[in-house]
Amino acid sequence: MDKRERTVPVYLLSGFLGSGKTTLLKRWLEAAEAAGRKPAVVMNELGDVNLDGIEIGRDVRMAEMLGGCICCTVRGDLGMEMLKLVEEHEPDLLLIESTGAANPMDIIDAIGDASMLKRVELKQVVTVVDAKHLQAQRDKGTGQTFRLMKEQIRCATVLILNKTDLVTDPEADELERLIREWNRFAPIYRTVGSQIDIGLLERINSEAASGRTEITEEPEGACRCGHSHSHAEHEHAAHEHAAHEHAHHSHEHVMAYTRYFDHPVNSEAFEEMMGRLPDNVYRAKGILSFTDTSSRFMFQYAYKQLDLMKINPQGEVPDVAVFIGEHFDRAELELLIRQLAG
Ligand SMILES: Nc1nc2c(ncn2[C@@H]2O[C@H](COP(=O)(O)OP(=O)(O)OP(=O)(O)O)[C@@H](O)[C@H]2O)c(=O)[nH]1
Repeated sequence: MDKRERTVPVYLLSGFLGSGKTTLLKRWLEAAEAAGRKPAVVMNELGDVNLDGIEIGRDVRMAEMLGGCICCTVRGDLGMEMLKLVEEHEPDLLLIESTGAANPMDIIDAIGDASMLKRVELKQVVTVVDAKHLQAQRDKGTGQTFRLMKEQIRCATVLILNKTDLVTDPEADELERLIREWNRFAPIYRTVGSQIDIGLLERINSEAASGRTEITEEPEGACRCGHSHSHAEHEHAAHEHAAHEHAHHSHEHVMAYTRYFDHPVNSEAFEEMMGRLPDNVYRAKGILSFTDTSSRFMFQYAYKQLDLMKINPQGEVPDVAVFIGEHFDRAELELLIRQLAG
C-alpha cells in the first residue's frame, strides 16, 4: 500500500517526572529499528534544552517542543508538529513523550484534532509509574502531584509499574491494588528499567485508546479522557468538562529552572551539591564537564537517586543543568550552584 494512504499509529508515553519514559522510548526505538520500521518522535521538555533527545540516535526523525508543556502552553503546536513529521518523513509509527507534568487528557485531545487532518491514530496511552514515588505520594495522600499521577494512571491504556527494584514484592502488590482502584482496564506490567516486550505493548488492548471500545456504563475510577468510554462521555458531558478544567491547571505547581555553566566543575563537589538539593526539587538532568575527568557526563537525578553517564554528544552542546520541582526557591538553588563553582 502507498505509505501516504496508511494510518500512522501513535503511541503516547505518559508518566510523572523521572518515572522512566525516556528509558522506555529508547527501548521502543531500538525495537522499531530491529524490526526495520521507521519511527518518528515528538519530545516535549519543560526546560529550554532537550537533554533526553541527545541520547536518541541522530537518524531518528524528531520534533522537539521545549520550554513548556504540550498539554497546555504549547499544546496548539503538537498537532502541527505531528502532521509535519508525518508529511515529511512518512514514519511507520509515531511516539510522543510528554513532559512528566503533562495531563494526558489534553494531549489526547490534540492528537484527536490532528487525526482529523491526517491519517494518524492514537493506539496506546502508556503510563509509566515510578513505584517508589507513587508509594511516597500515597503515604502523603494529598497534593497536586498525587492528583496528577492519578490522572495519568486513569488515562492509560497500558500501565507500566517501573522501578520495582526499589520496592518489595508485597509493596508492589499493594501499589497494583491502588492503581487498579483508579484504572480497572489497563493491563499492568511490572518492570525494572522500563524493560518490556515492545511488540506486546503495541498489540495489547489496541482498541482502547482509539475510541472503539464499547462500554455501557462508566465504572467507578474509570478514565475520564473521554476516548474510550463513548457512552459515558455523552451522559457526563458537564462533569467531564469540569474535570477537564480542573485537570488542565493541575500541574502549574511544577516548575523548571535551566542553568548553563561556563566552566567545568569539580565532580565530587557536584555530587555533594546534588545530595543537598531541597526536597521539592525532585528531578534534574544535565550535561557537565568536570575539572577532574577528561570526558563529559550526562547526569540524571530522580528522587534522590543520581546517575552519571559518560557521553560524547555530537555537535555543539553546552554544559547545562535543568532542575524540576514544585515551588522551589530559585535563589536558594542558585546559591548552591554558585558555591559549586567556587
Ligand atoms: N532504580 C531504578 N532507576 C530507574 C529505573 N528506570 C529508570 N531509572 C532511572 O530513573 C531516571 C529517570 O529515567 P527517565 O527514563 O529519564 O525518566 P523520564 O520519565 O523520561 O523523566 P522526565 O523526562 O524527567 O519526565 C534515570 O536516571 C534512569 O536511569 C528503574 O527501574 N529502577
